[in-house]
Amino acid sequence: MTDTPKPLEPFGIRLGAAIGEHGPICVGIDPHPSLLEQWELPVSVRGLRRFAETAVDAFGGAVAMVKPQSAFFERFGAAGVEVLEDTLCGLRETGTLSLLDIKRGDIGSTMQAYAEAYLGDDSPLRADAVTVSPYLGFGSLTPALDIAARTGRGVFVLALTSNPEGASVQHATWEGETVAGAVIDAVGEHNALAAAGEFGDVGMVVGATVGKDIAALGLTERLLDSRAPLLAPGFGAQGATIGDIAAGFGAASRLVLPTTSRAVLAAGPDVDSLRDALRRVQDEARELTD
Ligand SMILES: O=c1ccn([C@@H]2O[C@H](COP(=O)(O)O)[C@@H](O)[C@H]2O)c(=O)[nH]1
Repeated sequence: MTDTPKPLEPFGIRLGAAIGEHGPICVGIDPHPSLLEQWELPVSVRGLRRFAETAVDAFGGAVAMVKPQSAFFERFGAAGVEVLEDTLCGLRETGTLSLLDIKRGDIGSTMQAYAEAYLGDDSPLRADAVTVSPYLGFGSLTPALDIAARTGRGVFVLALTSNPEGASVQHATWEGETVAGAVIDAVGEHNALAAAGEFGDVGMVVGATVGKDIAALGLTERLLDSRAPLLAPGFGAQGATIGDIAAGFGAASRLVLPTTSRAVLAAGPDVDSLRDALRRVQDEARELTD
């Protein structure tokens, strides 16, 4: 008899419970070559595996969500992707939510295959959620939204990214509406159908570094209405602070999940030091929900 996987609860409910338990922080696993060297590991698949295993040991069971950055695994080819698979499996075993940062976006028929690869119950590379790009049109994401809803998984749609170059696309207007505003409202419409609770199942990426643009573009209320968990990269190594997030996101701060990678990973390779660094950012971030 085959094992039928137990259906997962909706992603927004699971994320809300994880944030309630551990506070609003996501931590990234970004095995930069410079970090491997700093941890005195070889810049090789062996070093990558040791780095990822140490991060899973340190963060598993201790944080709301962990975000492996696929690029740093893919650069080692098939062997690196195997380490990524094992990392996602390791996180599952600790009961910690995983967000695979892979920023996929394609025409609908191809998006279906990406969605099966990362959100399907039987896929070796499945995560609890993935990052997706809406720049082929929000509708092209439908296969990912459908599979995520069916399997209890989530997607985080890029809305306002943390890099300075993002504004040239995301602040652009079409028919009197900013691109970012259209993405936010499309996510909000989707989440209006989700189960009751703080969060819908579809999140957005809104950089911690772009807080000042939120009010300037008139997006604060629309973010709040979307019920989207707002993944905020840029906290830490890219220069944004929790104070910047609170000031920039205003009333929408309670939906924010800051994510940070290098600033915490720099405390390694010692597992206790990594946990201490994580605890420090978790304590800081509680200001957003208190
Ligand atoms: O707008 C975005 C979207 C994703 N990222 C990713 O987040 C981490 C940030 O790492 P740090 O070391 O904390 O700077 C990284 O994986 C990015 O690809 C982002 O920075 N901005």
